[in-house]
This record gives sequence, structure tokens and C-alpha cells, in this order.
Amino acid sequence: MSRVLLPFPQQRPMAEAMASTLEARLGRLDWRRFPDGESLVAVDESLSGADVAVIATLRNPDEVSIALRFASATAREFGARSVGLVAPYLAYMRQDTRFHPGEAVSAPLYARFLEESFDWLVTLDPHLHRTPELSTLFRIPAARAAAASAVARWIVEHVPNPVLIGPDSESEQWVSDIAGKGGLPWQVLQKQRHGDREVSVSLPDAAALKGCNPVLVDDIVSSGHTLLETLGHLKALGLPPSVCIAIHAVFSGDAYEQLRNAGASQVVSTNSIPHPSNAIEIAGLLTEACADLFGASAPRRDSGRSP
Ligand SMILES: O=P(O)(O)OC[C@H]1O[C@@H](O)[C@H](O)[C@@H]1O
Repeated sequence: MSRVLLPFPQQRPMAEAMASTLEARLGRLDWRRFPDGESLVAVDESLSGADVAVIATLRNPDEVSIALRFASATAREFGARSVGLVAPYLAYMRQDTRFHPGEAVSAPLYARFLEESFDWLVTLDPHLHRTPELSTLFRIPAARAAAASAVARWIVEHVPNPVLIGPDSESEQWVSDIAGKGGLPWQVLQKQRHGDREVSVSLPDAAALKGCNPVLVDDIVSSGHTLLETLGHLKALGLPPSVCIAIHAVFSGDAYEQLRNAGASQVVSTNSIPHPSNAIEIAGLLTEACADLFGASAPRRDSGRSP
């Protein structure tokens, strides 16, 4: 039985970091776009009997998803026994309910889409809010790694006298976990979202923050408005410039530049999405989460069948 990692081009360094512990070889997965936007995917042809893990981070999911499907189907066509997906960032998890009439509930729909291609899934800190666990969303074996220990280590090593601040109640699960791992004080604010780019947050207990260096932590930073709003309030309270930590550096548009220009002392992230802010390595955490699934899952009924 052999294990093969097929990383999308951007995830090659992640795959290189994971390969030896997983006793897997690195295979070829090329992806390019034709001028009309269509995808051309090419994978290793020597996959007969192999357990394959495709590695793809799902920022810009509408672009990458069709390529994912082509990659998994072609790997099976070349004889892969099983095909799993390691998605350091799992997209579409935030639309987990119908916020307005007529909207598609994307989280379960996207889960169904991925299940059609993959036998198992590993991801890092998925945005599970109203959904308690990955297993309630996915019908294939799914495991989640947590960045908390790596983020806590980074904070302890880089920020003197830190206090962790989560911008909203959704962030509590990540902030409290990181605080627990690092033995750090923390608090979580109340946020109201008024639109895609309009949010307001409540003032924190300023007295409790006196003498500390604020570290804002969120799972996803997309437009950046949640952290921008929080930064603004902390600045108005006269607190020292805050460190901003994103687990997933989505950073749409100029969000990263805006945060840096808004008085953040540093903006850092894990490498779940390749980005200049990456400072916290999570390959080892994903490797651990893969251990029980990679090569262990029962082959799909249609495994090896031509697409
Ligand atoms: O405010 P932006 O950066 O657009 O969105 C990120 C926020 O939206 C939430 O679901 C995330 O957990 C995070 O708090």
C-alpha cells in the first residue's frame, strides 16, 4: 500500500513538510487556467492502488472547486484506491443558515459537493458556529486540526504581557482555546454586523486591559472590518497598538493593508492560506489530524472507476 500527496501548486511547501511523517511520496498535480477561465488539471499517472491525499486550500473556492473535482476523478481513473482532501482552509462554512429569505445554505451544500469527490477530509479550525462538529456536516470521515497550540506558542514567544481579545462571541471558541493553551488572560466583545463590510463592536472592560498588550484573534479575516472596528475601539481607549492574528488569512481586497495602516503593531496568520502575513506553521498539526484517515478509510464503492 502506498501513500501519495497531490498538492495544488500553492500547497507544495505544505506537502513537502507533511510527506516524511506521513510516509508519503509527493506526486504531480498541475493546474492552469485557459484564457477563457476553464481549468486544465493534470495528475500523476502512477497511482495504481495508492491512497491519495489532495492538498488544496479553499480560498477562492469557486475557482478551485472544479479543479478539485477533476483532480480526484482523474486520480481514481489512474487507479487510486482512495482519495482524501486536506483543506487547510475550508470554504463556505459561514453561510450555515438562511440569513435572508431565499438564500442557499452553502455550508451543507458545499459539504455534499466535496463528498462526491473525496473519501475523507482533514481541515484546520473550520468555521463551525451553529454546527457543533464536522461529523454533523460531512457524511465522510472528517477530522479537524486546531491551530490553538501553535498560535499560543507564537504569542508567548513574541508578545510581552499579552491579553487576548476576540471581536465577537463567535470567536470565543478559538480565543478561549488559545488562552487556555498559553495560560493567558482573554475577553470577548459583542459584535453587530450591519452588512458585508459594516460591523460595530462593544467597548471592552478597559480597566482589565490596563498595562497589557492587546492581541486580537479571529479565525477568518476577510474584509477585515471586524478587526478594524475592534482596533479602532482599543485605540480610542488609549491602549498600546494591537497585534492582529488571523488563523485563516483570507484578506479580501486591501484588507491586509488597511489593518496595517490602522495602527496594528503586527498582522500575522497561520499558513493555512499562503500570504505575506504567514508566521505560524500548521503543517505538523494537519499531519497529526491525517494519521487516522490517510490510507485507513474504506475505498469508495466506485473507487477506480472511470469518471
Ligand atoms: O469582518 P470580516 O473580516 O469580513 O469577516 C471575518 C469575521 O466574520 C466571521 O464570520 C469570522 O469569524 C470573523 O469574525
